[in-house]
Amino acid sequence: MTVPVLVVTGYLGAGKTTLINAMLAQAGGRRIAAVVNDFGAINIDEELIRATADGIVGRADGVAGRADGVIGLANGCVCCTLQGDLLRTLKLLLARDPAPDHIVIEASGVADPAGIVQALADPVLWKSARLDAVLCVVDAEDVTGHAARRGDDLWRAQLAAANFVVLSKTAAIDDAAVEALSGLLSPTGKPPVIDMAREALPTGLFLDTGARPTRFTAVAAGEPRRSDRFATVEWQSPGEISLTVLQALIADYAPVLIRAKGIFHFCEKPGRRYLLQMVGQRVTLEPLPGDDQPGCRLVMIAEAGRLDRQALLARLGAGTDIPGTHL
Ligand SMILES: Nc1nc2c(ncn2[C@@H]2O[C@H](COP(=O)(O)OP(=O)(O)OP(=O)(O)O)[C@@H](O)[C@H]2O)c(=O)[nH]1
Repeated sequence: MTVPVLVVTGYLGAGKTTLINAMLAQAGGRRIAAVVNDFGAINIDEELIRATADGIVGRADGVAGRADGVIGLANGCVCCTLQGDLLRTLKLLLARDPAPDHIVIEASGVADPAGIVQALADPVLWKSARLDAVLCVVDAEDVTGHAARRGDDLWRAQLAAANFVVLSKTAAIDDAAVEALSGLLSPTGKPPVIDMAREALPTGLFLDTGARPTRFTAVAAGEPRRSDRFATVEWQSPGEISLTVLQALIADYAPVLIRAKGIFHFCEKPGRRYLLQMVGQRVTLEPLPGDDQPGCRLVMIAEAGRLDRQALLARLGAGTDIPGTHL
């Protein structure tokens, strides 16, 4: 049996995890395994997807062997440094009994999917797990608000690899602007552009798209662009952090942060954990249901050289009841 593989790509914070969670919620009896690659050592996306996937989880580091579900690949990018890990992870998944019906790979927001497509073109793997399609999530707010994004090499590489484009964050954008954006992203209508806010999510379609790239096309995907353009600061603590300290820190660093996400317990709000999401200037902080592991984890991403790492870590440390660690 050959298991179809869907690769979900898209820029930092575009909505990849949100889309995969929506797909898992509509799985309708299909066994979907998700492989989640986060740029940093702390894999927040893995945890967010795991919360939807009925708590089934395995890890890429060999702790697997539990039920298939979500496998996190942290601290690197499956398009380049973690290619070997990706292949090992897929083999682990395929060895499970029963094997998954579908595999979805979430690329990190800094990944050029060409590297993943190339890794999947491995001749042995291709017989048991075949690339079915690359889906690119495009943040409509980001692209309409920042014309420069369209000239961004990484963004263009992600779009160029796509068999499907899914627009996220279109609810606040009028129909004419969405139509114009669709024309811009796909002037010929191929790949099709799907507006997540206005159209029902065609989970079935994404999972067996019929796009069927051949192994030859996959090999021809070319070398991925390697980028040292982004810098990440990651921090975690077993304790709680002051909400006031975190809010002030996020406000101060907002002009340079491209993406931040974290899971927190606050001194001011005991007994609940919260999810921080920041994409560009949009920040949300919401209670996060599910497993209540103690502690805090935060990942911040900016253009290289724009984060004062030591100052950031010192401020985070000063705001916690138990000293944190950074990675
Ligand atoms: N309003 C709105 N918010 C969205 C939509 N899709 C995603 N978001 C929000 O955008 C933020 C980032 O979404 P994620 O799904 O984590 O994005 P991602 O592409 O997985 O992010 P990275 O893996 O960090 O690159 C979260 O706060 C989401 O709730 C959408 O269609 N509409």
